Amino acid sequence: MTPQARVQAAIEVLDLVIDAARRGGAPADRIITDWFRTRRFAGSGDRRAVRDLAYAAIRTCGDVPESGRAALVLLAHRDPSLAGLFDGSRHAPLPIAEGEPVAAPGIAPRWLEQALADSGIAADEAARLLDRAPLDIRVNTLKADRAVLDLPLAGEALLAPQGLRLPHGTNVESWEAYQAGQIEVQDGGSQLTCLAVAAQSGEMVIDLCAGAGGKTLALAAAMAGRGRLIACDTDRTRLSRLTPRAERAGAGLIEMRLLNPNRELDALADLAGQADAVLVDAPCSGTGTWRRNPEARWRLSPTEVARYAALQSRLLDVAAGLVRVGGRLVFVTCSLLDAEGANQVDAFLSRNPGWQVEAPGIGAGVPRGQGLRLSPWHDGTDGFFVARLRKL
Ligand SMILES: C[S@@+](CC[C@H](N)C(=O)[O-])C[C@H]1O[C@@H](n2cnc3c(N)ncnc32)[C@H](O)[C@@H]1O
Repeated sequence: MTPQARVQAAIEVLDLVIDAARRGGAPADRIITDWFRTRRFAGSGDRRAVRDLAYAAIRTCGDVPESGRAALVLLAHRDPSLAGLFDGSRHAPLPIAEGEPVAAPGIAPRWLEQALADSGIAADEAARLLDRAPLDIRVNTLKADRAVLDLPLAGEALLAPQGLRLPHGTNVESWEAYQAGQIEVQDGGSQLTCLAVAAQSGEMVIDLCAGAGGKTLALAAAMAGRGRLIACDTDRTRLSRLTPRAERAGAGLIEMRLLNPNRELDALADLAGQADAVLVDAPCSGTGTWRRNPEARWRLSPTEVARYAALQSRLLDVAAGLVRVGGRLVFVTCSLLDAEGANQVDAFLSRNPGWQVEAPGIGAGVPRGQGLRLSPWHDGTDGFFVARLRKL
């Protein structure tokens, strides 16, 4: 493809992404992959260039732009070499006309920028939520140790004790160490939040919202593979992805339980009041993960945030019933909004007086309410809120 054709392709891809964001359709990543599936003439350099252009436009437009072209014209206004490619040649976009629509730049839709500001995230810090995400891995101490593991690339040691940061695009899945279960891909911040659980060998730990088990696997390693680790989720497909991952990681202690939404305790009744620790890595708006999924901010609404907040508060109460006296409840969200962080802890404590907040003890982050917040700006990680509570 010519450089001009790549720009035109990015415009077409963005039109599909915009339409999907408005209708609640497929995520950008899937749309881009599908678009190239039917365009076999595009080589890997073309794919990378079109993807990079589309994502640059998504990151630059705070709210859903009127069209893919308006978004690319915004980029062209900032980059004369890109503007020069709008030349009307074969497969190229038409020249930019005087006064034609240009998308508005921004960090997020106005209401969301305000919600972040109200949650103590200033504009500079919010802008860093749109950086390109790094590639972090965790060395699995069930099989290896960061201090001695020999990898094809050394990587930069992260604050998380077994974390390493690798150059973008490193194909870790082809590495022997990955296939042998010695390493897992996991954001450094996600690794740090797992430390707040302080999971010990021999304990009973419940991961209430385990998904595909990113944090479950880190907990299994912290427990040195001994004890009971129960991974739960309401999503069968996500949870099923944990089986091969646990096998590869040598995490044989993991048990899985599929939960029914609104009736989570039905499948957990035998564990009531017994867990040493319960992790609630709750479903949330994901404002802390825009580095990976920047178009998610085009899809959020205040109603959606309120819906997540209500679910989080209910899941905290479910989890509270599972913890033994003296045990820990760790609340994590990948959001920087107080409604999904500090306010949840305050509300939980006013509903449940027999609990006490503790410092999460993760050696990172900035205090927010009665918990801690990690952010790309402060910690170089995805954004997270984490709090640890103890049952008296
Ligand atoms: C933030 S994600 C979990 C990510 C996962 N812990 C990890 O580290 O990869 C939240 C998960 O909560 C699950 N979930 C949604 N509603 C739930 C419920 N009522 N009970 C338990 N899990 C729920 C979702 O399916 C999703 O997998």
